[in-house]
Amino acid sequence: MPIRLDASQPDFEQQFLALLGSKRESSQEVGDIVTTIIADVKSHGDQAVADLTNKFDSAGVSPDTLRFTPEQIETAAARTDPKVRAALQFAHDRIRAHHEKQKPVDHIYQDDLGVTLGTRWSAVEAVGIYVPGGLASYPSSVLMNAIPAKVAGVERIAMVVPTPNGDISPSILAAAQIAGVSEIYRIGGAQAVAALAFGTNSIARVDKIVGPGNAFVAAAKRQVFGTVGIDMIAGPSEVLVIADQSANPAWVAADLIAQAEHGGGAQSILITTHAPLADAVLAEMDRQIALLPRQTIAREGWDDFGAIITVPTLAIAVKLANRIASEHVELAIDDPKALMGDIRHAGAIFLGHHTPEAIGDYVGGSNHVLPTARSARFASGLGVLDFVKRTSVLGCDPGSLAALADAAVTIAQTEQLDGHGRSISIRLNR
Ligand SMILES: NC(=O)c1ccc[n+]([C@@H]2O[C@H](COP(=O)([O-])OP(=O)(O)OC[C@H]3O[C@@H](n4cnc5c(N)ncnc54)[C@H](O)[C@@H]3O)[C@@H](O)[C@H]2O)c1
Ligand SMILES: N[C@H](CO)Cc1c[nH]c[nH+]1
Ligand SMILES: [Zn+2]
Repeated sequence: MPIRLDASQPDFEQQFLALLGSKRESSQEVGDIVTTIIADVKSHGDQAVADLTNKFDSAGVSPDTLRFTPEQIETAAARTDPKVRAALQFAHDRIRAHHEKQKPVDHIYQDDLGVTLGTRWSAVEAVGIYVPGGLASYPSSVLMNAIPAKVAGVERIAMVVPTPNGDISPSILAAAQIAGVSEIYRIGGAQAVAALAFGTNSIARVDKIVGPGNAFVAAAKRQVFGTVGIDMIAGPSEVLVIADQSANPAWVAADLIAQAEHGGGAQSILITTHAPLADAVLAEMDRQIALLPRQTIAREGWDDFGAIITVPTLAIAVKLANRIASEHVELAIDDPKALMGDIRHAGAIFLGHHTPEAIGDYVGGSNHVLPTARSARFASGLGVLDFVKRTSVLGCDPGSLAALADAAVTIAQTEQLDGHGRSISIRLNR
């Protein structure tokens, strides 16, 4: 059973803090395992990657079969059901159109002293995209990772995806083809992150690693940060539904189950101002989980990390939501636009009864790689800006240099860096 909390009870704050502190993503144990894996890959390269891949995924790989050949990609992708391919193409086109609008533009101008100032954007050269594949297969995550990189102009995209028991869904390779990704490795987990970060004989290192994954992937990304860039921590998925009396309990239950279905530490929380809805949603959860063909994943996710919180007002619901800073916040209320501005900390917001989170997972157009584990308080979802860097541009002529020189030389003297000061004054014959 999920935990039930009532914000009007005296022990609520303590219980709420326990919910916030629940260890869903990174534990010391996971961190230690990942440290060992990374060290192994750094020392033994492809052989370690192959051994670890066989240990965790039973993938049957060897150091020289880590990469899919063009023929393997072509053959597998060709087996994709045409209906699936068309749906992926539809999703691709919508995601691409939305991300095209995120492209930053260079800005160069001259200020009132005649100084040229500007910001120039350039793409990261080589990125690794992590496509999760342990418990489920995510062709949608191929698109969500690759499209913003393509729009940004990234030259090299290396994709990693685990292949449990040596199997890969053809739709993963079809999605890669649609997105224009051809460098694909059948590896996952911390060993894949380490191979991308440090490079091996067969996998050239990248500059940045992006993409979602389980606790091992999230911990590995944390540990290689600095050697390479990372996008954010996009770990086990989360949904927070804020619902009032206008919500449909069957729809809310379905949305909570959808996220719990990700398993492995996924979190589904309902906050409602309407106590009868809480009971109705619980009953619906039981009914709907029993109908699922793969009910165990959703049930475990729900039992371990589900919570229903009743609150007296929507204002309190918003306060709690901002403290939880969930990956996804659904506003299943009468007037979602009125509340939207108050939700400051969320990876993505879904407006109203007819916007299930799953539509954003696939075809809405926005990105589904989003910050989890409260990192939405400081991080954003994946987008074009994750694949570009800003370089500032500065230019003076004799007149504008003269206008800036006195203040600059004064600050140089204060810092006792005479060489700095001289490099300015020498140009002005001072
Ligand atoms: N936040 C997002 O944007 C987003 C999007 C999609 C999926 N997700 C999340 O991604 C996750 C996918 O997880 P997954 O497990 O299905 O696939 P995954 O690819 O993330 O993890 C599988 C890998 O984990 C490693 N692993 C498993 N058990 C291990 C162990 N005991 N020791 C060391 N390594 C081990 C293996 O190397 C395996 O290849 C889910 O938690 C899901 O919620 C998040
Ligand atoms: N809800 C996940 C995290 O945003 C993404 C996903 C992919 N496929 C299904 N769901
Ligand atoms: Zn999902």
